Amino acid sequence: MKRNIGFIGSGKMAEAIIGGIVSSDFTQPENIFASNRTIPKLLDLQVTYGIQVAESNIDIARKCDIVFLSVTPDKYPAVIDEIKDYVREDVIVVLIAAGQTIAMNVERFNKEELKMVKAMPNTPVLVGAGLTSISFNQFVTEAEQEEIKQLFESFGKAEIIDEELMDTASAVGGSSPAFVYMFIEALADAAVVNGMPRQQAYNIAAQAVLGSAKMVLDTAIHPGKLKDDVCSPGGSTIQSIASLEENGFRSAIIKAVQANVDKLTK
Ligand SMILES: NC(=O)C1=CN([C@@H]2O[C@H](COP(=O)(O)OP(=O)(O)OC[C@H]3O[C@@H](n4cnc5c(N)ncnc54)[C@H](O)[C@@H]3O)[C@@H](O)[C@H]2O)C=CC1
Ligand SMILES: O=C(O)[C@@H]1CCC=N1
Repeated sequence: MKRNIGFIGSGKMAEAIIGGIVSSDFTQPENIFASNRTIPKLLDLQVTYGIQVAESNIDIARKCDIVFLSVTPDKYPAVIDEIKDYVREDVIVVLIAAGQTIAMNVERFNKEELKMVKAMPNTPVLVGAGLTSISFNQFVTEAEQEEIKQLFESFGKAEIIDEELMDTASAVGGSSPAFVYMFIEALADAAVVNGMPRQQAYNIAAQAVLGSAKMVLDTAIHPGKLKDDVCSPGGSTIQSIASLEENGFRSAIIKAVQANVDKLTK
């Protein structure tokens, strides 16, 4: 894989993707270029992952075949305005910003046949356990779609979805790691209340979450049935379940996802 991959905006999510690609055999670090508003962050990335520091956003546009726009959504108009006259004719632009659509950004580039991908990754891509939801416009060829899918699959799973569902995927796949970390933290806090050392509490809570997710994915058994299997009759788990229901656990999660989707769509 000799194509150059560029990142405009090298913050948390770009670093997770760069780390994921470098740990895979998808491409070599010398084929990855990054730009950022501030230089120290880029030098850190260069030292940690061996990638190339670009001179500017325009330098990325000139050199790269696949360009990730990994700045926050509010920066998209200015960044696109800056690079639009310099992108390669055959470039594939990858949007990862929440709430940004292919249609609105093709228009910003003012290039009707621009190849564009909307992707919604999550930070676990850094450890090869990511999930990326992906949509393409009609100008991305089948071979290119396969290449982009392989890129994201090099550090996790990829789901091709209808772009209409992208804001939902953003909440349930992109943001949800934050909710899960809160859950792990809360489990561990409760363990510490009961005298468990902090690090041991994180190890136990995190492995329980990892194993539960693996059960859902590997067995395809309904999550409700898997929950029932943990609840011994008259046992302790069902007491926790009753307490969670009383405190609106499911409803809190559903409302949290809805607040997220509403922020992206309104
Ligand atoms: N953090 C996450 O878990 C996820 C984030 N995303 C998306 O990724 C994008 C970036 O998010 P984060 O990495 O969390 O934010 P961040 O704030 O960590 O990174 C943004 C980076 O862009 C740089 N930047 C700002 N203006 C710039 C410009 N004009 N030119 C070049 N670089 C510039 C900033 O210095 C910063 O390093 C957002 O659009 C977000 O919606 C998508 C999925 C998950
Ligand atoms: O908080 C955000 O806006 C981004 C979108 C998905 C995860 N982080």
